[in-house]
Formats: sequence, C-alpha cells, structure tokens
Amino acid sequence: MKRDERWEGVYSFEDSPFIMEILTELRDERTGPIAFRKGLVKLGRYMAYELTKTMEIEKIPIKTPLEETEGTLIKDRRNVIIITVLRAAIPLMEGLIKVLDHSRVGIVSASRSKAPKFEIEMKYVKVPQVKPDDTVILADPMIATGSTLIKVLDEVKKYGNAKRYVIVGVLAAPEGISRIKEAHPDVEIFVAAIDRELNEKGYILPGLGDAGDRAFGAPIKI
Ligand SMILES: O=P(O)(O)OC[C@H]1O[C@H](OP(=O)(O)OP(=O)(O)O)[C@H](O)[C@@H]1O
Ligand SMILES: O=c1cc[nH]c(=O)[nH]1
Ligand SMILES: [Mg+2]
Repeated sequence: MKRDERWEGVYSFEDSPFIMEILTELRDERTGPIAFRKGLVKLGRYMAYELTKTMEIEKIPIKTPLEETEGTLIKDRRNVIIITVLRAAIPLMEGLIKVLDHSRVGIVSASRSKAPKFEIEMKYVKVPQVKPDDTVILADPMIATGSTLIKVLDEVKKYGNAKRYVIVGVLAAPEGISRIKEAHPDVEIFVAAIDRELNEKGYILPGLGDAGDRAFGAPIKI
C-alpha cells in the first residue's frame, strides 16, 4: 500500500506485485466475463485484507489449552458497512465480504449518462443505519469523473455519521479523485492503481474499459 503524495488519504497498491498481476488480467481485452468477475472478487479479498492493517485493533486475553496468552481482535472489522454500487461492484463486494465477514451491506444503483453531461441516476437506495463506530466502505471499481461516488456519498451521509468513509476501487483517474476530495475531504480512497487520464467519453486511460459490461455483458436498449 502506497500513499499518493498528490492528495491526503489516497492510497494505491502499485507496490504489490500480486495485486498488479490481477489488475493486468482485468485490463487485458482478451479476459472474458468469468475471469473478469473472478479477478474482481480476488481484488476485493486482498484489498480488504490490506485495509485491515489500517483498522483499530485490541489486545485481548485468551487461554490456549496450555496457558493464558494475549490475542488480537480487529475492533473495526466488527463495524463495517459495505455500500455496493450497482452494477460493477457486485463481484468486488463478494471479495470484500470474505475478509470483512461481519459487514452489513447497503445497495445503491447508479448509472452515469453519456458525455458531456455525465448525469447520475440513482433509483434504488437501501442503506442500513450508520453508527459512530462504523467504517463505511463504498465499493465501486471505477472512479472516472467521480460524479457517481460524490452522489453516493451525499446520499449515504444522510444515514448517520461514520467513524470512517473509505472508497475501495480498482482504477481511478486523477480528476475523479480531486473532485471527490473537494466535495468530501474526509473520505479515504484505496485503489489498485491511479491511471493517467480520462478520454472525451469519460473512460479511464489506459483503464480496463466498461467494468459493468465486461463483468456482466453489455445491456441493450429496448
Ligand atoms: O466516476 P464516474 O464518472 O461517475 O464513473 C464511474 C461509474 O461508472 C461505472 O458505472 P456505470 O454508470 O457504467 O454503471 P454500470 O456499473 O451499471 O455499468 C462505474 O462502475 C462507476 O460507478
Ligand atoms: O473507464 C471507465 C469509466 C467509467 N466506468 C467504467 O466502467 N469504466
Ligand atoms: Mg458501465
């Protein structure tokens, strides 16, 4: 995990060869939906494991069959809410919850309209009560313009004040991170990698394409 000097509280995993290998498979245009979904699940699992290193722990007394000793409890792992941003975050959440298995889960839908408006339509919002001890993880693989996550954060913050708001994603564009940090300076961002830029259609470059379509197939309009 490596802090990015350009912002406060923004981290990438570019120093982790294993996470980079999974990302390489996701980027590769030859990777089909089965391997793509599996890759997102794996990333979710390893990124959640890395995230536990930033959580508050407690030393607890325990008894082995032979003697008393000290054990470790990750306190914050008991108080996690994972907000899953449909569609592309579904496999990422599946991985996150393998490590953060006590998590409550919120589901929100968010669909971004085409360039240049990039309007976000949020139709479905089911979020549990947020309590002061909670770490709210916003799972969304792609941070492009940042509009989706700004809107999701605006909404989720109506459900109570959390101890931490943490975005877990796969790729981010610098402009998206800057916009999110401007609107929500308290949010921490953990992504596998920070890419170069957005193209005119709002896609991350070099990126991995449309994460939702690659995981689930392109929808058709009827
Ligand atoms: O940072 P932004 O510019 O807002 O873009 C990022 C959003 O775009 C994608 O969702 P999309 O709207 O394609 O929906 P999908 O997951 O259903 O494909 C992605 O999963 C993010 O939610
Ligand atoms: O590159 C991008 C940008 C937004 N959404 C995606 O799925 N990919
Ligand atoms: Mg999409």
